[in-house]
Amino acid sequence: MEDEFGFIRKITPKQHHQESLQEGIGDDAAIWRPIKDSEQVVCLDTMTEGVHFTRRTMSPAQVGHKALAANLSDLAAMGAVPEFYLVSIAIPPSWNENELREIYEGMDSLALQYSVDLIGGDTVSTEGPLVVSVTVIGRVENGVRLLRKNARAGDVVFITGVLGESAAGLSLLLNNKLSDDVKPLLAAHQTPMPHIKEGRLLAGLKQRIALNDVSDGLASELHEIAEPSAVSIEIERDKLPVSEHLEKFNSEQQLNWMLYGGEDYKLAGTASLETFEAMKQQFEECDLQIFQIGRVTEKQSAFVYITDSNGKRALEKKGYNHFKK
Ligand SMILES: Nc1ncnc2c1ncn2[C@@H]1O[C@H](COP(=O)(O)OP(=O)(O)OP(=O)(O)O)[C@@H](O)[C@H]1O
Ligand SMILES: Cc1ncc(C[n+]2csc(CCOP(=O)(O)O)c2C)c(N)n1
Ligand SMILES: [Mg+2]
Ligand SMILES: [Mg+2]
Ligand SMILES: [Mg+2]
Repeated sequence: MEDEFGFIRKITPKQHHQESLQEGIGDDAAIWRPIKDSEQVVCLDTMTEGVHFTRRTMSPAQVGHKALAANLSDLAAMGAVPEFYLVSIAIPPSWNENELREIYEGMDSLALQYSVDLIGGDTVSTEGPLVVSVTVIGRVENGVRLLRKNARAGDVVFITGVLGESAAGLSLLLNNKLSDDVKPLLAAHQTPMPHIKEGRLLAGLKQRIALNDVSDGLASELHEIAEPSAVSIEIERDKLPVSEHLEKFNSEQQLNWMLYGGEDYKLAGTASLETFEAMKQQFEECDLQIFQIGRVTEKQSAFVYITDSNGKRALEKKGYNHFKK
């Protein structure tokens, strides 16, 4: 690595896509003009080598892709249109400049698909593992609030895609079980696609919808809706759609990955039956997936239950937790 200034020059985009951008990379901070009748939405998520990826589980380009995708997924969960991103990178000596460029290429090619512009960041050295933090900024129409606290008794519980593929992919990578037929599972783990289009459809309905993206696992995300909404949620085992790529694994393994695996970056939420019917129709028209998996039950302390042929049991708020392993 020559020096950080040369590196920043190399990763500076040659053009931008957002007309609202006034000043991007190159000064002390970026400037943009918020678009009329919309509100700004912002969030930040970090990926750390050894925790979120290793050199064995992900290539540098995949690390870049996933760091941005995880953030775009949070914007999707707010129904927002992504506009800008900023990247903080702490670089250990073990990573060379080519690999770092590849991380940015991974982000760049995903960003291009959504016309999202890189407008700033920070570059530092570290003696610890590689750490990439991405901040994304987007906008949503005034008043649209797809909040976790929006669930009400009687609502339908839905998800916008199959779950568990990423955790299965990770398990195969860690156990070196790599064959052509598992490629979709590896891709689900290494290059997940954020459900931006799904989030925009949900925002466009202008209805009360509780929404969350699945980063830590379905069980954990449903608790994150049940708690602030002060409701309980009941899902049905048989209604959880099983990915065709998971069919060869046994039912218990599938369920474990679907409920607790995480990093799926699909959306999970609740809405009234009427809103759900409208949703279903629009998703169908756009060739997008949506599945009803349960109901929000009586107002009571925040529990999440699953029912199957053996009856009903409470699901723990288990899933990926950085401080409980
Ligand atoms: N270190 C922190 N300082 C300030 N706010 C934080 C910090 N960590 C998380 N938050 C805030 O807490 C809330 C929940 O964050 P959390 O990271 O659990 O959600 P998430 O990003 O959707 O999940 P995940 O990180 O698993 O993808 C968000 O409002 C987030 O901005
Ligand atoms: C090498 C390796 N080991 C384990 C995992 C699993 N993992 C790490 S973080 C996380 C939750 C999402 O993170 P966050 O909550 O920070 O958004 C999960 C499921 C992985 N991806 N790579
Ligand atoms: Mg987070
Ligand atoms: Mg989230
Ligand atoms: Mg998390």
